[in-house]
Amino acid sequence: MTPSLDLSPRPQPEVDRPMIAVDRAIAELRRGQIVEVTAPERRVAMLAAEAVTGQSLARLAALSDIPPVLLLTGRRLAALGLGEDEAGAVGRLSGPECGDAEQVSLLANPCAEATASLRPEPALPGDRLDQACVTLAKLARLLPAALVVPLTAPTADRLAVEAEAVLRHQVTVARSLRPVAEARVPLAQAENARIVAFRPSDGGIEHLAVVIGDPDPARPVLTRLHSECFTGDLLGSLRCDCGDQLRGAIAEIAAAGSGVLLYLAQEGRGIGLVNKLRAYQLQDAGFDTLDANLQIGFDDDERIYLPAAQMLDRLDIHKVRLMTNNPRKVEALARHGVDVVERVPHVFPSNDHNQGYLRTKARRSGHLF
Ligand SMILES: Nc1nc2c(ncn2[C@@H]2O[C@H](COP(=O)(O)OP(=O)(O)OP(=O)(O)O)[C@@H](O)[C@H]2O)c(=O)[nH]1
Ligand SMILES: [Zn+2]
Repeated sequence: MTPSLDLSPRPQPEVDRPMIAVDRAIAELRRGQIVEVTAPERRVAMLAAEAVTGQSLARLAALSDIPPVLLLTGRRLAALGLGEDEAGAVGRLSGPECGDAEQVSLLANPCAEATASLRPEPALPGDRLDQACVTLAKLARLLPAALVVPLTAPTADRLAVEAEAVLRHQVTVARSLRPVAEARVPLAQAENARIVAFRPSDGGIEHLAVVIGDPDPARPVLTRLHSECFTGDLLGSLRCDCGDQLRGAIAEIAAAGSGVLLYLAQEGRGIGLVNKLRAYQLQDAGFDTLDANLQIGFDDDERIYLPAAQMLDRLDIHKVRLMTNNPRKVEALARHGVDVVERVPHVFPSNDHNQGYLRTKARRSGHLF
């Protein structure tokens, strides 16, 4: 089979400098370094709460006369009993704990309790800056919590990112996805398969399309959006239904003659593998799969489907029969201009370990089983 996509070099899209700064900031934060986040009305220096050490906290505190403040999502504040549970909200906490690295890790940590001396602080003007700090921690796949101090002037040698660039990062990255490699990969259940790798222009994480047979773009294409699940897909974990859904989708598409499976780099409904393991720990302590996410400070589902829509567009697929039980996927693809002519149920038998998980999805996430 010959490659169907034009992978020859094209004029590079204009380099988006703010986008690259965001990627650098993500790497710095994961290494426990301080980055600056700027908005027209304010500027802060931040550390990701998860990566704070005694030394880095001392360096952060030395940058300002005002002591560090901990930024947490509304979800996490509510879990600590210190605020309203509001999607998208970010709140500020102050207190002596914010100057103690061990206490900060505990406060960001899903299993910790709040301590009495913490005070919720009023929101500051331009609180999109605070949102951007927590979003950066999320993009870094760390706990959604940040320690910040205000700055009055830029520091010459420290990386600075614009808050608005952080907040639009996911969308900018998704829009920049381009196919970069394609190969024939015969699969046990679908010999006539090829994999197309899509990479964003910031060099970030790739998403994959598994194209089976030769889908006819003039007709609705049987399509599966599959979010990465290391535990289910690779290890055969029984906590979820992902392994069955992945292999089941490939078999079903092969039996139908043609179609596409998008393998999306959205581990743990977009919170990353490490945070998913934290969510599993909370589920073992009695929370369901949605509440576990909220306890950590995430929304119940952090995925966006613009990457999927962008990949379908590049594959010249505009009309799909979507294999899913999740109405959000149908609605999101339609919103991004894909014609979802049919939802094809994608249900597999449950087992003793995933019954509760599947029940919660049906009861609380609107999954159609
Ligand atoms: N945060 C979190 N993620 C989970 C949990 N169990 C599975 N996942 C992730 O959930 C995602 C499941 O993805 P999908 O099967 O594509 O999505 P879905 O919402 O169930 O929708 P359909 O399968 O299409 O009906 C994968 O990224 C898994 O890693 C969990 O308990 N917590
Ligand atoms: Zn899974």
